[in-house]
Amino acid sequence: MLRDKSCVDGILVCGEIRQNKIHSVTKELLGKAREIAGKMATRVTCLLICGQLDDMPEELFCFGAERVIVASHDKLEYFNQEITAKILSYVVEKYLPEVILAPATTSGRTYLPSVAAMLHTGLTADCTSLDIEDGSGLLLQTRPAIGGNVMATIKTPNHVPQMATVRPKTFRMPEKHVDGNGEIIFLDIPPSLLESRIEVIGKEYASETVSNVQDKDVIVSGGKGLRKAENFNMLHELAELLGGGVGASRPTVEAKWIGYPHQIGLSGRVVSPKCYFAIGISGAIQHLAGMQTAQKIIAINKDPEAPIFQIADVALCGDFKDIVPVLINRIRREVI
Ligand SMILES: Cc1cc2nc3c(=O)[nH]c(=O)nc-3n(C[C@H](O)[C@H](O)[C@H](O)COP(=O)(O)OP(=O)(O)OC[C@H]3O[C@@H](n4cnc5c(N)ncnc54)[C@H](O)[C@@H]3O)c2cc1C
Repeated sequence: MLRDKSCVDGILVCGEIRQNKIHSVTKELLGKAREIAGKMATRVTCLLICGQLDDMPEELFCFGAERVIVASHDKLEYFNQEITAKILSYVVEKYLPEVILAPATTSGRTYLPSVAAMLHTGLTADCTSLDIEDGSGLLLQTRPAIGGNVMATIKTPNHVPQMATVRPKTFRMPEKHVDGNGEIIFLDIPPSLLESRIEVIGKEYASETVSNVQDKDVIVSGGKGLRKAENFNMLHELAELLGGGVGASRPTVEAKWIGYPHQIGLSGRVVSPKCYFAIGISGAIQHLAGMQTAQKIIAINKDPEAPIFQIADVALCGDFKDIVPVLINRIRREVI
C-alpha cells in the first residue's frame, strides 16, 4: 500500500501460538514494540491468530500491548499459511498499522512474505535490531547482508505497513508490569477468509533429536580455539555442573567436532541466556548475532585483542586448558 496519512494506527505485533499457548517470542517482540512506540508516540496492538487459546490474552497487557485482537477459529487448530495470511491482511486493512513486527519462526517465515506481497509493501526478514529514524519516524530495520559480512539498515519509505521479522531470543524478554490493562477485541472472521486450498490430512511430531540449548540459562560455547573435538568434553562437564547446555561456533560444527543443533549465530540458533561462556571463540559478527543479548558474557581467549573481549562482561585472557579445569574444580568445591 502506498504511504499516506491514513496508515497511522501504531505497531501491530503478530503473536506466535504453539500448542494453544502464547510463545515467549510474542513478549520479546512486544517489549521492542513498546520501546519503539515511545519514539513514534503511538500504540501497540498484538494479534493472536489461533485455534484454541489456553492462555489469557490479557497477560499481554503486562508486556506492553495496549490492545489484543484475538482471531480464533477451529480451522486454525493447525497452522494454515493461506488462512493466516488472509486474516493478517484483513486485520491490516481494517486497523491500518504503520509497522508490523512478527516472529521469524517457521510459521512467521511462511506467511509474512505472502502478506507483504498481498499488501504491496516491503518486508525485512531476520532483523537483529530495530529503531526509529529521527525526523522521518521511519522504522530502521537492521540485518546481516552480503553473506553476513555487513550489517545493512533497511527502510520502507514509500509503502505501509513497514514489516519486519525477528528471530526468537534476538530481543530480551521485557519486565512484566503488574498494572497492565487494555482492550481485547475478538475478531469476527469473515467466512471467505477461512476458505483454503490446503487440507491437513495428519500430524506427526519430529523426534526429539535436536539440542535444547536455546532454553538454557547457562550456555558454555566452544570455538576453533579448542583445537580438537575431545576438548569439548571439558565444556560438557562445565555446562553440566552449571545446569546448562553446550553451544558452538560454526567452524567447530563444520569440522564435525559437534552437531549443527549446537551452532550459535547467524546461520545457527539465536540464544539469550543469563550467562554465556565463549571459550576459544574470536567474536565474529556472525557469532555475535546469535548471542549478543546474553545477560552476562564470560570470554576465555588467549589473544588479548580478540573482538569477543569488546562485548564480554568478564574477560579471561589465557589458554582455555589452564582456565577451564580451574573453573570446574572451583565450582565442584563450592557446589558439591
Ligand atoms: C554467511 C555466514 C554465516 C555465518 N554463520 C555463523 C554462525 O552461525 N556461527 C558462527 O559461529 N560463525 C558463523 N560464521 C563464521 C564466522 O564468520 C567466523 O568465521 C566464526 O564465528 C569463527 O569461529 P571461531 O571464533 O570458533 O574461530 P576463530 O575465528 O578461528 O577463533 C578462534 C579463537 O580461539 C582463540 N584461541 C586459540 N587457541 C586458544 C586457546 N588455547 N585458548 C583460548 N583461546 C584460544 C583465538 O585467539 C581465536 O580468537 C558465518 C560466516 C558467514 C560468512
